[in-house]
Amino acid sequence: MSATQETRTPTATLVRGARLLGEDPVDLLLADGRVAEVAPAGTASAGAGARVVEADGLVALPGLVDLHTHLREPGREDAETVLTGSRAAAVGGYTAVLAMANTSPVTDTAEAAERVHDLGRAAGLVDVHPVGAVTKGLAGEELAELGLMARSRARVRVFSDDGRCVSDARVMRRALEYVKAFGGVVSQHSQDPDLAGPTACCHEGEVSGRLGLPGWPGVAEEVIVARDVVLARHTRSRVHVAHVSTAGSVEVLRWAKAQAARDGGWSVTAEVTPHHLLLTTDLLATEGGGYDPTYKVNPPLRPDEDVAALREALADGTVDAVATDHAPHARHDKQHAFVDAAFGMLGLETALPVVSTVMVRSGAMTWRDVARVMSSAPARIAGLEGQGRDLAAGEPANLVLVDPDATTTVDRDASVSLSRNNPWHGRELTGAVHATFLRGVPTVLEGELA
Ligand SMILES: NC(=O)N[C@@H](CC(=O)O)C(=O)O
Ligand SMILES: [Zn+2]
Ligand SMILES: [Zn+2]
Repeated sequence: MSATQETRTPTATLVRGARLLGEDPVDLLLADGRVAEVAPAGTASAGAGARVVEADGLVALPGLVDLHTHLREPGREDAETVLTGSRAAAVGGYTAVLAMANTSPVTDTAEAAERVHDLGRAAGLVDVHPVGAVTKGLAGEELAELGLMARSRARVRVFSDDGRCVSDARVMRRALEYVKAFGGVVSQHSQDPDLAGPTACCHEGEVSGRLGLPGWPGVAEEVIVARDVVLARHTRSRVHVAHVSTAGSVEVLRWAKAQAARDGGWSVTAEVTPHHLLLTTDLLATEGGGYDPTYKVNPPLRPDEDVAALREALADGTVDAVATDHAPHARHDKQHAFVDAAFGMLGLETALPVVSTVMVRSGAMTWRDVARVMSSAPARIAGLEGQGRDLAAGEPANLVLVDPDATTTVDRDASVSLSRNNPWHGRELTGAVHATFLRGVPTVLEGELA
């Protein structure tokens, strides 16, 4: 082989012996951005110049898709940028993320959406799809340029005022009507502002009472979920419930999904975050170390009963997807008294290990189920082509290789995110991302950015 050939990036990769969806081991040949061949383990040949990745014992899944990421650019590049957030996504096994609109300025025009889209392209590590705001400036009053964003180069399909609830039912109804024209979906941050109140900062219950913190009651979420599913049925449109956090919301979703399945023509989907699947409100009241703003998040961490209901709902399909709600914040926005600190926690790099630990190791879900909730369902909800596809010949080579048995202790300082508000710091999680490929190009190898 000549020197120039040796240094040239291989165009083909042979992934040898990976367990496809955690099942039978296969060889996957990736070439020209696609899966060229799927063959029984030990039977495919690499061809000259191909990269070989030994994947014995690793699980191959389609690249993960995050319906809910905050990338902070433009406006808060001190907390995260499209580039640093893309790195965190790749390290977490993602090949596509939906970037929330609550930036500064807000993503409420076609130009703003195209800018985020172009920054994602320039970073080149994951597909970055901007979410468009539902209302101008997230003010909840006038609809943003939904149609122009949809028709723009950014092809926006998911609209959300996330961080704020579209609380005016008339505005929500109009948004649901409007997005039907281009197969869009409204992703709602379900929080009735009157019921939750302006200072609500943790789950309303025994712990908030003991700590004297203003509570955010589960019912403030549930009334909006209930209202929105009825509006979706009425408009025959699509609503998506962001970061569902209570057992009561799950009950409403079960009812709504049964109605939608019977009727056809409208739908409700929902996502749960990794933190709502594992962390509980009593983390705020630990002996000697309570009131830690790292655990301040919106919606708040809930009690055990809610966590149990969310796990069950994810396993049985009532909740369609896991979404991170990756919400980086600069140190000076988090290091405050609990009531004054910013809401939000990091999630991209730890989502797969959390889901693996909570859902797979417990036996509640298989790796095939993980592929559904972290890749194919979110891709379908967001209308992404070329993501969340089966790893079959001819499909785009977006995939992640997971070491299902690797146990790691999370170290917030090892993160590639710009921020450090990591609620998993010091926790042991089992299941680690080994490699990520975006259209056949490795973005992560041996757990590190390639
Ligand atoms: N989840 C959070 O606690 N914060 C999010 C907003 C949001 O998702 O509602 C943020 O933008 O920081
Ligand atoms: Zn939100
Ligand atoms: Zn969010």
